[in-house]
Amino acid sequence: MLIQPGDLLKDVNTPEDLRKLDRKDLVRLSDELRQYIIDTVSVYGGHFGASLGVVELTVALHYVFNTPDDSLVWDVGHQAYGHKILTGRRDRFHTNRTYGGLSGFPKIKESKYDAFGVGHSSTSIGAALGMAVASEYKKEDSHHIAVIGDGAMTGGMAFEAMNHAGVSNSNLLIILNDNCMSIDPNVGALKDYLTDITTSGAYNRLKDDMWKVLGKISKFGVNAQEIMSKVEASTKSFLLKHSNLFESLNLRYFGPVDGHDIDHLTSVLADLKNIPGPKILHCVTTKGKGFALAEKDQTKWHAPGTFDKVTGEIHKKHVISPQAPKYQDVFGNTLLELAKQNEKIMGITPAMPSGCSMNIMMKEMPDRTFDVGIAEQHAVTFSAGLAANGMVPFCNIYSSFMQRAYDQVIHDVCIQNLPVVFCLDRAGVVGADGATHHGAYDIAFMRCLPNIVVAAPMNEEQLRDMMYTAQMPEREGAFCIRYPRGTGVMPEWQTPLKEMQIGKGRLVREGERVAILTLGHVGNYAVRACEKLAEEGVYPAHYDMRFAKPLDEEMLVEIFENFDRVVTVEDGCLPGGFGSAVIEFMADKGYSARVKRLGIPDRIVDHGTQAQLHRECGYDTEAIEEAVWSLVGTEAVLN
Ligand SMILES: Cc1ncc(C[n+]2csc(CCOP(=O)(O)OP(=O)(O)O)c2C)c(N)n1
Ligand SMILES: CC(=O)[C@@H](O)[C@H](O)COP(=O)(O)O
Ligand SMILES: [Mg+2]
Repeated sequence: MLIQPGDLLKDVNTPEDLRKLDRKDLVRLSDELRQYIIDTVSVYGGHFGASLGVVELTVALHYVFNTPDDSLVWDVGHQAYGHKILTGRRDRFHTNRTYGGLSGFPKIKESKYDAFGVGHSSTSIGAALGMAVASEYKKEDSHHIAVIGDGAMTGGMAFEAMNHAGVSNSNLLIILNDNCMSIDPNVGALKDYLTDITTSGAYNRLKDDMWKVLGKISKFGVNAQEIMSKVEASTKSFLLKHSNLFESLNLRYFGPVDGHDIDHLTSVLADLKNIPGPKILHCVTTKGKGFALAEKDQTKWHAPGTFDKVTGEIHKKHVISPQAPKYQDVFGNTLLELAKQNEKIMGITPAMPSGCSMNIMMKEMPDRTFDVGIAEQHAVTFSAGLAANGMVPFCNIYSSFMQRAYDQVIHDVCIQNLPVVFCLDRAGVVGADGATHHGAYDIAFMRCLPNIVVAAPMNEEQLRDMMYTAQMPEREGAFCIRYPRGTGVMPEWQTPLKEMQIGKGRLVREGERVAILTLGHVGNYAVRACEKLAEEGVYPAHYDMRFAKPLDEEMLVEIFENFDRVVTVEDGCLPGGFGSAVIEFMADKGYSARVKRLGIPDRIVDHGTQAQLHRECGYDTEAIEEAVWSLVGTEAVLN
């Protein structure tokens, strides 16, 4: 279904077209762009509220700055739908996040207007600063802009970059898009500070007067500006409880301004263009602006899926019935159940309480559940601190976001052998979020560490038992449980909690000729493959190994004593993954067998549905069947 752009938008194929418009047309263009986003996302899905919140900002930035020569870096990039529509991708935008279609995030190889690839939070300032320093070195006269949200600003990398920017004289403009929201409401002292600035009446009145003077003075050279900025900075700090945080890092702070007033925004940005050096413009916006329901429930409308744009009814995803629960909800409910019986349990999430369903425990036990902001490194070290003082922390981090906190796992948890439980949600390919978000590497990067258990449940019951086992008293060391985005296979999932023997696998199906070894949810694909192979007279054995570390060596001895053809299957990278662990065991123990490893190949995997990507990577049901056939050949049928 082709979405029709408005009369102005239909002729804006590039920012160059946009810059030919009269300024008075920008309001109408913004309305048309907002409607186009609503029309498209309601039919095709994707992220929603964030892009609506930066429509005017997007139009103003491309209008004032000479993109792509001036570089525009979006933080996270989930809010860049308007940017993509204005930069030559309007008519392809319906392919957003689909197999072979546009990425849901800015991507260098997708467009010259995408200055930097994003998806993980808090990288924009560092990247834009690098571009700015390079331009200065090359004596280019270009501008470098980072658009970062208040949520992303809670990420440590943002502060690392500002610390550096403050001592560089580069032409960097940071736009802080402050809507008081992360996916859930934003958290932390920074949020309170930004609210303080935004609501301080005396400060804002004075700011407006100063702005008028400064805006004029900026044309009379640096000295005049320096004087005024000193006056402005001391006045600001006098008026605010604290000195201006950003000014104290030597970033010229401007704002707060209304991020939806496109006329004012355009003037402000034009003024800032003439002010050299690192500066930050504080914009106040509303996430979901222009779509009442999205303004009202900003978490739900962060990425609602498809919906009826008239009634606001969100379409139910196609489900088989009876419906098995999402793994995240099994995690969330089981964590609360365990916390009720073990008072040492604490929950920690870096800004994903609703994403990982830790909000279930947060609602009932707010004093034992911590949203630490988009701060994965801190989440891990904070968890280590809790464990060092006798607590049992369940630290839930999406697998790909955990990549950011790898040293903390080693340095603060494993070396100290602390009992931290890591629950890595979104492990394996996640689907539409694509390359930046696939949890491809956690088996490889966790199993190589000492003092850690790496477990992967095949179903909801196993997830619950792994969580129960992880919190047993006197247990030492890290316990990592990784599970995929999406649903399990057990509608009746509230099974009685029981302790698992760590490192013990289980025989799912006896067989001959070939042994299939699976880790985690993909074991269900092997169950289906074995059923289909049996119809053809082929009966491989199937072992659900459950642990990548420690491996069930007793079971592996039995397997290699009885089979010389083995298939391993994992929803993780092949290099260093579960299959590699099995081959290491085989080599170390002097066995030899033909081993086919199925998993994520050694390349970047883009976006699509999980099923499309499992097929593309070669570890869905059909691929398992094909692997078994390739090992048994046609002899099986003849015998
Ligand atoms: C390292 C990392 N952690 C978590 C996320 C998940 N995430 C995506 S958007 C978002 C909230 C961003 O808030 P903000 O920057 O304020 O943007 P807004 O949605 O408010 O426009 C989070 C936590 C991520 N993309 N990257
Ligand atoms: C942009 C971002 O990083 C998050 O919104 C992410 O897309 C959430 O992923 P899930 O939809 O799997 O929770
Ligand atoms: Mg925000």
